[in-house]
Amino acid sequence: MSSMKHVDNIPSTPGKFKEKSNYNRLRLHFSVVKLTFWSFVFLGLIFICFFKSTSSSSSPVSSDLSRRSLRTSSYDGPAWEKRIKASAKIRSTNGISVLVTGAAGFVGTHVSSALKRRGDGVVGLDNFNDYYDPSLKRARQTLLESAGVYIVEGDINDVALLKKLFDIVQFSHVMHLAAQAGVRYAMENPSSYVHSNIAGLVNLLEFCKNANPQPAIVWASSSSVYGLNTKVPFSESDRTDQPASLYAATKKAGEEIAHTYNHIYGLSLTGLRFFTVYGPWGRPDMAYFFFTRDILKGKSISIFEGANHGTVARDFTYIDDIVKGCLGALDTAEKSTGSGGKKKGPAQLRVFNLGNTSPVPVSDLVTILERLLKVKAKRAVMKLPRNGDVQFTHANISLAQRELGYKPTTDLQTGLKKFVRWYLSYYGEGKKSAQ
Ligand SMILES: O=C(O)[C@H]1O[C@H](OP(=O)(O)OP(=O)(O)OC[C@H]2O[C@@H](n3ccc(=O)[nH]c3=O)[C@H](O)[C@@H]2O)[C@H](O)[C@@H](O)[C@H]1O
Repeated sequence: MSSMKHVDNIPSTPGKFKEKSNYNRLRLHFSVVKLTFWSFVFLGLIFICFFKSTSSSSSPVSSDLSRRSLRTSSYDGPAWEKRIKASAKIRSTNGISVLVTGAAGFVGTHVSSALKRRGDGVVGLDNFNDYYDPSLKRARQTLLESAGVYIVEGDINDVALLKKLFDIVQFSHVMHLAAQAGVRYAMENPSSYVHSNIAGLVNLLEFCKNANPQPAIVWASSSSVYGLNTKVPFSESDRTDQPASLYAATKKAGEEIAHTYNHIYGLSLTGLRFFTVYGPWGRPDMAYFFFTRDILKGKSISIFEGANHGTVARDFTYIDDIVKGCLGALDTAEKSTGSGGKKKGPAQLRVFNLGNTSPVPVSDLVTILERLLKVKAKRAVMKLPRNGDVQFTHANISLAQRELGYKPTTDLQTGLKKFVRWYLSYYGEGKKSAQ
């Protein structure tokens, strides 16, 4: 439009023809300009459309590629493989080669270092999620690294990563401790329990069943599977079909899933029902841990009680005893019987209680902490909330004693003393504060 206006407003020059032919030439000239201009606009539009369509049609590929390259850049390379191989090196006769999932977790760290100490090959796997302060997991990682255990950063749901790890090392055993823990948090974030405790477990077992040779698997179940069971002490043969929390339900589901993979594929599977494990390098989401933090801060703590002032008690089990149980389970695990996804004969399937056999009321736990910390707790007694907690746990460990040589030796007083000593040295004055 503006160019038209410009043409019409050209001042006339002397001589009509001349004027006319000049005018025509000018019109022609400006038509060419106009045509060229619009052609450029048109071509430009075509070019933009073409560019956009090619880039958008290639976007899934390119993003997939970038995702893959991200993955391979962190999972790959000779240096990475070298670290894994060094960590997996067996240094004792009859040593085993173990993939420990959840290695930066509380039990995972202790089990990994115990295995390494006795000369087994150990490779850790952990996704370092932020369910609780990841800096504690990083500190455990540093501890393990100094002991010669390398932790691969990744998720048990990542098949490609599992494949790479098994390509590099022929693991004879998997100690599967990666899980979403915590009874009460299940009401806040239910899907995290499904992701780790169900999907993650199935993914790992799917992978192990196809491995050749198949590893033997020992994994963490929980005392919480006893749920509303009232028969005490809890024995492995007691009913476990009344879970009181989603956490418990996913652990119970894990036990059934283990049965299936043992039955169909010949995987050797041992589930360990841990009873409220505590100790140095523990989990900050557990009561003994945050009670310690809050007592030291002068904050009040909630102590749960049952109906009619009923005692709430736990069969608190010290970490070193649990570690011995885990090693006993690994050492007595028979080989899986299948290979490449096919069962060749019946395989071992076991479940054991790993507890302490002496339940302690939560209020007594607090009294012990007060003595050790030399600080009086601000106690607020309240009714056990309806959030998945059970009132009482008590393990019968005779089966584990017989089959695994499991014999807990640490009472709560002794174990908490060790925990408090660690807590004060880790979080003590001038250092980081527990979150
Ligand atoms: O054996 C297991 O399989 C589980 O053990 C652990 O669960 P729990 O036995 O519930 O431990 P934990 O939370 O430390 O509460 C301890 C006691 O303090 C009471 N409790 C708790 C919180 C509070 O504010 N007040 C209180 O009295 C509470 O009622 C309870 O009586 C693991 O977290 C879990 O992941 C799983 O491994």
